[in-house]
Amino acid sequence: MKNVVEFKGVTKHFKDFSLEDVHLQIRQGCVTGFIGANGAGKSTTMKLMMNLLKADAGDINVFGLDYASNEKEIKERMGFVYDSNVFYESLNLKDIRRIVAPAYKNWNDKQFFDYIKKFELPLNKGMKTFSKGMQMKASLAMALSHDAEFIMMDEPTAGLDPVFRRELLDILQEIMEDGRRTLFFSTHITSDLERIADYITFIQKGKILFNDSIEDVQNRYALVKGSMDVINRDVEKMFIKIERSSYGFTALTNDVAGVKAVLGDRVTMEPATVEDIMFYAKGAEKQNV
Ligand SMILES: Nc1ncnc2c1ncn2[C@@H]1O[C@H](COP(=O)(O)OP(=O)(O)OP(=O)(O)O)[C@@H](O)[C@H]1O
Repeated sequence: MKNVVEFKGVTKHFKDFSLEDVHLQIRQGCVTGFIGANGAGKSTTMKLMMNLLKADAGDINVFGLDYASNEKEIKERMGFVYDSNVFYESLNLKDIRRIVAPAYKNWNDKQFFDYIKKFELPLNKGMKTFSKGMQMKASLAMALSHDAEFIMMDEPTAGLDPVFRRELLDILQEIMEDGRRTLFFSTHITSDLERIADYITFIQKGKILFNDSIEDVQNRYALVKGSMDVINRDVEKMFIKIERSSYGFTALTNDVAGVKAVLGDRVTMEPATVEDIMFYAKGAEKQNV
C-alpha cells in the first residue's frame, strides 16, 4: 500500500511545546482519524502537512514529493476542508467559485454544481448566513471540484447536530468509495472513528503513540477488571494504567496474551474502546502505550 504522506523524524519546537521525532504514514485510499487530547499537537501536525509551518528537522513528503520543489503540484492535489469562512462574508458560492476555480488546473465546474446541489447549498446567499455544517459542506464541495486526492479536515464534525453529523459522515464514506481519495481528519468524537476510519493515529504530548488499523488497535488493547489481590509489581508491568477503587481495579493493557497467561480467569477482560485507550493513556505508568 502506498503512502500519501510521510513524516520522517519531524521535529517542531515552540516555547512550551514540541513535536518530537514524528514518523507518520498516511495510507492511500484509506480514512485515517487523528486523535489526541487538547494541545497534543494535532493542528501543528496538520499545518506541517500543508507547509503552513516549517519543521525544525526531519522530512515531510506528500504524494512522494517534497514542498521545497513541488509545492504547487502538492497543493493542486490536496484539499483542506474547514468549517469557518475564509472569504468576505458578503460573498456567495457563485462569487467564491469565480475566485477559486482559476487557481486549479483540474477544476471541474460540473462537479462543483453537482455537489452544491447534492449538499443542498444555496448559490446566491452570502456566506455569513451559512451554519458551521454548511460551511464544511461548501469547503468539501470545493475540494472535490478540484479533484483533490488527499483531503484533510480539522474536526469536521465538531459542533454539528447528530443528524447533520451522520449525514456528513455518510457523504465522506461515499466520496471514498471509488478508492481514489485519501482522507485524514482530526476529531474528539471517537464514535466518528468507529463509523468511518480504517486507521487511527493517536498523538499525545507531541509524540505519535500509534498509527494502526482500527482492527489492530482493537485487538491489541483490552480493559482488565479484577480484585486488588492479583496486583503485584510484575502484573503492574503488563498494564498501561490502573484505576483502583474500593471494589477492585480496572486497567488498560496492550499485552492481552500476557495477562491471559499470568492471570487467567482471576480477572475479566473486555474490549477497550478508543475512548478508553485515550483515557488510560493519559498519565500512563507504562512507557510504551
Ligand atoms: N505558533 C505557536 N507558537 C507557540 N506555541 C504554539 C503555536 N501553535 C501551537 N502552539 C502550542 O502547541 C501546542 C499544541 O497545539 P495544537 O494546536 O497543535 O494542539 P491540538 O492537538 O490541535 O489541540 P486542540 O485539540 O485543542 O485543537 C499547544 O500547547 C499550543 O499552545
